[in-house]
Amino acid sequence: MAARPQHPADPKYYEALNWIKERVSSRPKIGVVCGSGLGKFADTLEDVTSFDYKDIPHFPVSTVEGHKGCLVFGKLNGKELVCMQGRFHLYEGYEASACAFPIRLFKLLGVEKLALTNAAGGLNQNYKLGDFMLVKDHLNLPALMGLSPTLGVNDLYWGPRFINMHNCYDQELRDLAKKVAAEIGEEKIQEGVYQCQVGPCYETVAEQKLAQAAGVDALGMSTVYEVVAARHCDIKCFAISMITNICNPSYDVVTEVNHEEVIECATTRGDAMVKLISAILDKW
Ligand SMILES: O=P(O)(O)O[C@@H]1C[C@H](O)[C@@H](CO)O1
Ligand SMILES: Nc1nc2[nH]cnc2c(=O)[nH]1
Repeated sequence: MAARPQHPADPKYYEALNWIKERVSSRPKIGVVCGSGLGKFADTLEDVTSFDYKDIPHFPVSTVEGHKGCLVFGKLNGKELVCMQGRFHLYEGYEASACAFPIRLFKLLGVEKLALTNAAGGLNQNYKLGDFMLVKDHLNLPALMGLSPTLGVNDLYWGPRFINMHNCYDQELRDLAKKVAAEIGEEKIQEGVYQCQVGPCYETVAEQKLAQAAGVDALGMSTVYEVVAARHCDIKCFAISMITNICNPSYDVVTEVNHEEVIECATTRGDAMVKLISAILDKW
């Protein structure tokens, strides 16, 4: 196999990296991505340096409500973190590689472990509104349709051409999260399979039935392309979905899902999410 290059081939990455390095000395080993309405975690950090995405060279900008659009460097009980207060989605018109741009930047900054959160619809009919689902695996519909951050010429700087996705949501980190949830008395913990579709349509009944047949527990529009990019460059991943609406895979009752409801649930359970993720990251 060819030797690993010393730098990424695309200069965009070090232009963004150098811009950040000139402004902050922190080199965190932990990265966090906050999902829809779940950015409050970043507000609880100490010794904060925050950048608007629009000011960082080549960084995409957030266009969705509930995604503030700030890259926050800070400390959690003295531990350095870098946190995305808002992420990017394919339905915003971004390519998968743009959605994953910050993850590769995290790698260059020295991030070794990544915690991701998202808002998702509970397809598993045992799930309740406000539950937390530890993601144990995913069904990456965009990738099955040919949308992935790893398409095109492979840059060996990041990783190999073909990517192993077994245990992509790290078992040890999941086991630790279960232990921590029990310790802090958080009982609304599930563990399941997350499916990403491009969006922005929520799923039809037929699409929900297809996902159920495939063993999917929660439906969303993000996270998987970040995880693919992270695994490509050997960052360990851990993800929690907040169940912000309950899916209805039936024609008998007409249900309304909307982003306001998603944000409302994420906001209502925001403090519980902050408590859980803080307790988990404290142990990393
Ligand atoms: O960024 P996440 O995955 O948390 O956002 C979810 C998926 C869509 O962007 C939006 C739908 O309400 O919430
Ligand atoms: N695809 C999808 N994404 C979501 N994000 C929050 N709720 C949902 C949902 O029901 N479906």
